[in-house]
Amino acid sequence: MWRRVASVFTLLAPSRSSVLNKVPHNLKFLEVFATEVMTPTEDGVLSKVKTPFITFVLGGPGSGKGTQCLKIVESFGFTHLSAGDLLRKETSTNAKFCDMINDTIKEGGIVPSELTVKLIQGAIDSSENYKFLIDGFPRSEENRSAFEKITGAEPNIVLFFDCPEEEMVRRVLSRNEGRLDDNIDTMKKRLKTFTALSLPVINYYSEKGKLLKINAVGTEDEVFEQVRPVFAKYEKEIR
Ligand SMILES: Nc1ncnc2c1ncn2[C@@H]1O[C@H](COP(=O)(O)OP(=O)(O)OP(=O)(O)O)[C@@H](O)[C@H]1O
Ligand SMILES: Nc1ccn([C@H]2C[C@H](O)[C@@H](COP(=O)(O)O)O2)c(=O)n1
Ligand SMILES: [Mg+2]
Repeated sequence: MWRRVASVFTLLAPSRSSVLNKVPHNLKFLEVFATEVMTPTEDGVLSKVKTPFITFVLGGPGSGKGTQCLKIVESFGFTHLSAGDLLRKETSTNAKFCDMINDTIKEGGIVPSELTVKLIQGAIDSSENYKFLIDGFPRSEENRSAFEKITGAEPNIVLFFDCPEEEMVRRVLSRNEGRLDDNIDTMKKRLKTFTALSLPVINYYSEKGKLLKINAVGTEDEVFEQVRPVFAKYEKEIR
């Protein structure tokens, strides 16, 4: 019997009552790519629970992360969680943080990690899916460590869309979606933030052997032809 994935965080946080506690050998789910685990239901019957498969999707502003995520969703059935979209949505539902989020976005900065992780955590917990694309996160070492600390989880894989600055600027300035940050002044600041704060995270995952670098130059379909085999390789874990 299949059950929806339990909260990724109740699965992973060892301090709470969690399925993790019932897995032998102290293996971390996300490191062993297990996709199911036997866990007792309230009536004591063992049932299979799908375990989460997390992909972080990184790249500079306008490198095409969101565009490629939509294609991955179509082909591989992931749930797409864009950290930027979650923050923008929060500005219309949470008056307390509205100005802070908008100001940070306009200034090309990074919103305090605790809030962003909370939004991602909430979105994962309320999803019926077990495979997630977390787009535009982590954007700093602080983001990364907050996610690990709060959730106890790590990504299975990390995609990095590598794009020259001139191309990112061209794409952002012709995006035309009415975003607060699609202007040259904010874009210059975002590129500085990317170099100073996001590249170290990309290097971190590269050193851990989790980074898959994609050349983001080319048509959307050409770029996706590099992305497709990445997920095809993990077919067993994500089907
Ligand atoms: N391969 C491509 N070639 C040309 N234009 C592209 C390509 N991929 C995406 N675009 C366009 O570039 C713009 C930026 O793409 P997208 O929104 O996917 O980038 P992003 O990495 O999510 O950016 P951000 O970090 O600002 O959210 C969009 O208008 C999109 O249609
Ligand atoms: N981890 C994140 C992700 C996004 N933001 C803020 C700052 C970004 O410039 C903006 C837009 O994000 P995008 O849609 O381009 O992914 O949202 C952040 O503070 N922290
Ligand atoms: Mg985007």
